[in-house]
Amino acid sequence: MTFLDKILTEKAKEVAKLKTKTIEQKNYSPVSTFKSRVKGAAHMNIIAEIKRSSPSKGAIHMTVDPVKQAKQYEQAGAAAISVLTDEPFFNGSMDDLRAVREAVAIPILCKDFIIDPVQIDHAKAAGANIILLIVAALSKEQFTELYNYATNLDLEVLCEVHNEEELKSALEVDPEIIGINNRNLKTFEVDLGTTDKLASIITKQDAILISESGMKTKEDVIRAADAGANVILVGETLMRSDNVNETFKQLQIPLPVKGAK
Ligand SMILES: O=P(O)(O)OC[C@@H](O)[C@@H](O)c1c[nH]c2ccccc12
Repeated sequence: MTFLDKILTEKAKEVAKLKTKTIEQKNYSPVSTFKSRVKGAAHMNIIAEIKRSSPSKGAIHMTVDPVKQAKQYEQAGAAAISVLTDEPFFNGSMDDLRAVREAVAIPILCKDFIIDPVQIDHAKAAGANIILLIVAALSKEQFTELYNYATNLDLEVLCEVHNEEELKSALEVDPEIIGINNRNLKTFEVDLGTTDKLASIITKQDAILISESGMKTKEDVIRAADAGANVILVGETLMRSDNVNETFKQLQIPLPVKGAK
């Protein structure tokens, strides 16, 4: 059984519980879309993540105040904030997301293992603007159903892939936002070459291409940009940084002008 299987077994239990809960829908002030924030940006866009711990790294920053952290990310120029809401494996929560929603005016990505529409309802009610769909965690039918469900609710969808087969499945819905995860969720191995390899297959000109996981240095970001990524998703490096502004400055490299290559 891979770790991903373990997580998905837990998620199925969580979904059963969520279905018994009533959803409190609050009205939040509208925020600009993630797409509009990153299109045409001259510098690498950053989705900055709130991540206390992970199954592969253990504790990263257990005592973090998500609101303070999110405000720092916003001030430093984040394109969006990713909030891990999974509790059993990442020590996050939907309460974290709600708290961050009250504190910032930029898009929020609900980072979880979504397998059922009810999770999308809860994410939306908590104030999320973007949801994650992990292609490796879903059948084709599930993926398509959840993708349509979320877009009908005016949520943006980050379609996450790790290999060519997953990428091909994802491309079938003609997604606007594609995330290439450099970390294999089954083995936790990180290989920045994953972005190089998969980005070269994507021909869609206006897709938003995100390189996810393992970004530590300016050189890592230059490599992702060279591959064609216009967004990076960064968790650990920002969570461990004692100067978020400085770390942002290092990672926000100028983007190559489109068509120059
Ligand atoms: O902490 P890192 O290596 O910067 O990674 C961030 C993010 O990409 C990672 O948390 C992530 C990417 N896809 C996921 C799916 C589920 C949970 C976590 C993730």
